[in-house]
Amino acid sequence: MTATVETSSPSPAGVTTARLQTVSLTGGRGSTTAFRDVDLALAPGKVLALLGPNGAGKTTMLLTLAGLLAPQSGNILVDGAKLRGGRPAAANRAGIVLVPDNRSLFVSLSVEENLRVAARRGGPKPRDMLASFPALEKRWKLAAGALSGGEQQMLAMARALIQQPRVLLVDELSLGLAPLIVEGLFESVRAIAADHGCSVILVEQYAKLAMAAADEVVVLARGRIALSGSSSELADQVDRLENLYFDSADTANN
Ligand SMILES: Nc1ncnc2c1ncn2[C@@H]1O[C@H](COP(=O)(O)OP(=O)(O)OP(=O)(O)O)[C@@H](O)[C@H]1O
Repeated sequence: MTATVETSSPSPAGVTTARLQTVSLTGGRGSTTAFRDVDLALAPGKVLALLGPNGAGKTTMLLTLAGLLAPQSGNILVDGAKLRGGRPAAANRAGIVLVPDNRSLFVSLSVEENLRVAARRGGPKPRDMLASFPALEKRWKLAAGALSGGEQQMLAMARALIQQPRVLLVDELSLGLAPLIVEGLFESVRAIAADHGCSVILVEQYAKLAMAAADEVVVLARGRIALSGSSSELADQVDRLENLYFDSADTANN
């Protein structure tokens, strides 16, 4: 089944332009397909939770959007412009920034240095990131490797934000963190989306937490969109969502 999340709003000219759009996007590794025929349209400032069980294809989809894997077919568009798939530098120039699940920080560099490395000429300065992540100020000169898990995730998010993303892709923000810390980070994500007009895709295992932070929800199961809609619509369907998780696990175990 292919479903489309239509969250883009009409421009003044009446033409709908999504910040991020995928058209029949299919991808995987080598000749193995991990997700297929995914159609998404996400408006500026909106947060999409991409949910699903282990192995559903979520991470593979983020890597494809970020240009780290070439699509097997279909298209990716940012503000209506088609991307050449499989080109991470081109995806980054188009405004796509990925926060991977391992956070990929330079652990021996300080907080400030991690931000300075990512800063763009003429763009925001490292200290400007403190408006979104004030807790980093007292850690400013510490090595990233000495930070707590939650602080490292803040730094990873700040390092993405300093690149002025149009599309922010966040893989498993909650990994290894306490729920209270995760809630705070999700609040930061919502503020970033609203203040900077960037569209965000949150890949998460923890459906309820992510749904609370998101405007839209897509559930991938076995590589296909199994359920999609606004988070308020799907909040009533958590049971159905959990069944999708169990159905996939049954299939994987058979
Ligand atoms: N490095 C890899 N090499 C080959 N196959 C992989 C690799 N990583 C994942 N896969 C396979 O690709 C498919 C999709 O995995 P993917 O990691 O995208 O799923 P996911 O929904 O992100 O799940 P998880 O939360 O477990 O990461 C799975 O069948 C998985 O076994």
